[in-house]
Amino acid sequence: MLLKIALPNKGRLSDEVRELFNDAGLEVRARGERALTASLGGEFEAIFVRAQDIPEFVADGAAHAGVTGWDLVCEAGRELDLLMDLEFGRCRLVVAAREESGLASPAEVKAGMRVASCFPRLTQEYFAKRGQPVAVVPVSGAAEIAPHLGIADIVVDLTSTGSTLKMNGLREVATVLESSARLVACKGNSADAQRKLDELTQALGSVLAARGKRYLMANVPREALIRVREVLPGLNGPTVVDVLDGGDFVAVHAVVPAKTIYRTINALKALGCEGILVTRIERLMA
Ligand SMILES: Nc1ncnc2c1ncn2[C@@H]1O[C@H](COP(=O)(O)OP(=O)(O)OP(=O)(O)O)[C@@H](O)[C@H]1O
Ligand SMILES: O=P(O)(O)OC[C@H]1O[C@H](OP(=O)(O)OP(=O)(O)O)[C@H](O)[C@@H]1O
Ligand SMILES: [Mg+2]
Repeated sequence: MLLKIALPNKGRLSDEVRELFNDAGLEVRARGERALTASLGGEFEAIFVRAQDIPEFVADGAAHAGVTGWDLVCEAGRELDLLMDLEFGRCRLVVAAREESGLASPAEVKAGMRVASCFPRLTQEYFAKRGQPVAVVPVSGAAEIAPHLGIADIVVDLTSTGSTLKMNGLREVATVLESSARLVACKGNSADAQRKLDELTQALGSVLAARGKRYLMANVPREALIRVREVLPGLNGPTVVDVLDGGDFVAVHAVVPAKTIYRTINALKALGCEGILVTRIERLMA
């Protein structure tokens, strides 16, 4: 039996989800742009639904697992197994007020204030926990406009770059929740389904781990090896390989952080290394 994985059909997360599954060797083979299901190869089948619906579908067992925003999982309030953080779709759910309102902290929110949000449950819960009962105005999008229309005093909405809040003359005053895309699973999955989902988690994890790393090769003067070791710790220390007719040079291979590759290359050059080559890694399993 194929395991059903619910994926966002459009919106902020859909392209990156597809890219991640493709990179893990689970190519999304849709029959057409508007297809609602697609083979993922292997033991999985994708079903394409709205990101908001995914927590419910997975909790109800209509899909064995799904990828959606953590904000939507929390808003749904359903019991789900969190399998992994996929590290994209990073955003925050924040409380924001009009610049001119002078409101600078959530403590200044008065009882009974109207709060527009696409996240009524999380909004209610946040203010209730703080002992500030508010009137939530549920909206299904573009919450940022609500204070200007006079239908709310403040908003609770998602932000990443902050440009939408700024463009709408709003100031962030508190963070309700930090979010990113997550792989979640149904609590009632069989042992066999769980085993397959473990393999899926490992495959996706190996792609994410590889994204932050590069494979570096360099010809290193033998006498510089000790110092090169400090520059290139690799996973378990660098691999050192003899070079045919290499004279005083040996080849060194290592997995290095992508972020510091510029500095690493300069450090190797300073140690007399030659023939430096850096490549991307597709999968990395520790
Ligand atoms: N600005 C953002 N930056 C990063 N991630 C975001 C941002 N906005 C939303 N997300 C993430 O993407 C998820 C889905 O948002 P998206 O905008 O695709 O759906 P929607 O607009 O709420 O729904 P729909 O387009 O189906 O009406 C959000 O729940 C959140 O996890
Ligand atoms: O901080 P920023 O980078 O400006 O991002 C914030 C905006 O992104 C999301 O909307 P989206 O663009 O997904 O449009 P939507 O309202 O159609 O969901 C969110 O609802 C904010 O409006
Ligand atoms: Mg959106």
